[in-house]
Amino acid sequence: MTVSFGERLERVFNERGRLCVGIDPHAWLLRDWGLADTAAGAREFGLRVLDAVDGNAGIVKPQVAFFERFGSAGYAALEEILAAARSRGILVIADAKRGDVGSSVEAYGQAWLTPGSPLEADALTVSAYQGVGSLAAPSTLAESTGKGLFVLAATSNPEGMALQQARMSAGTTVARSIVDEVNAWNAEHATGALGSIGVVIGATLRLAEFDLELAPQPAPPVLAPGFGHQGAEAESMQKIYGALSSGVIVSESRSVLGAGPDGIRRAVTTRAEIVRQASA
Ligand SMILES: O=C(O)c1cc(=O)[nH]c(=O)n1[C@@H]1O[C@H](COP(=O)(O)O)[C@@H](O)[C@H]1O
Repeated sequence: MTVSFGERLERVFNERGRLCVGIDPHAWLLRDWGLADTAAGAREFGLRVLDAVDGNAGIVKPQVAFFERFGSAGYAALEEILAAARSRGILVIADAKRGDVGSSVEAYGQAWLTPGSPLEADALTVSAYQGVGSLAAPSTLAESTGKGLFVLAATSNPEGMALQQARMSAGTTVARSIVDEVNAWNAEHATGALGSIGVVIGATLRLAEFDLELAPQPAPPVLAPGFGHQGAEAESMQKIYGALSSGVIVSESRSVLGAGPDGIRRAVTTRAEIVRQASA
């Protein structure tokens, strides 16, 4: 029987903690690391980040755009990094933020969530701007292959607030209605305490402003960017997320990657320990 993404994530939380290290090869980071701003540089960067994460944390999140910059060569580099991470037992969230009408988003799901696909990851970030219902095909695929999705609900950037806090005709915020639909899906499909369809809720936000003070069962995995460089402190994780904390993945990119090639392993160890204490 397929082990669900929610169950796999719970195992990672217990064995390796909740820190997720972003693999975001910004041009300036490549320069600081002494690497070329090319696909080969991005590949080397990603593989070195994996060396630093191995045995130290359990989850990585490559941001696809930083590889897409280099076209097909960038995608080849990304494929190698995805495969290397998965072969080391590191859970991979592909941060591609895909979304479209159902018949097209189905193909995105096939690209990122099909076992054996060149771009196979463990989970994919997706956008619900075309309605949570448009994500039915990748959600069904994820359930059948033990993969996950993270649906953008309340994002860490200030520009998203007006749209995501807006009230729908039923009176709920847009963000809340997305989370409610994800919770309804998980209630129907989840086999453990965590569902396989997650949400993205930024750590820089006040959840009450989005009507997101919730305690759903099963809990959704919550991809939580905004810690570190964007200002939120991992020490405050439980305070920020309240009853949603049980599913939170603490995601940090620049605050860890900025330590450079010589300091990154130590930076991952330190951040992972802080996150472990914050989630206890
Ligand atoms: O889905 C994401 O990961 C994401 C959602 C969001 O609301 N805000 C956000 O910053 N992100 C991503 O999380 C990472 C944050 O990077 P740092 O600010 O360097 O930690 C980037 O890869 C963003 O694309």
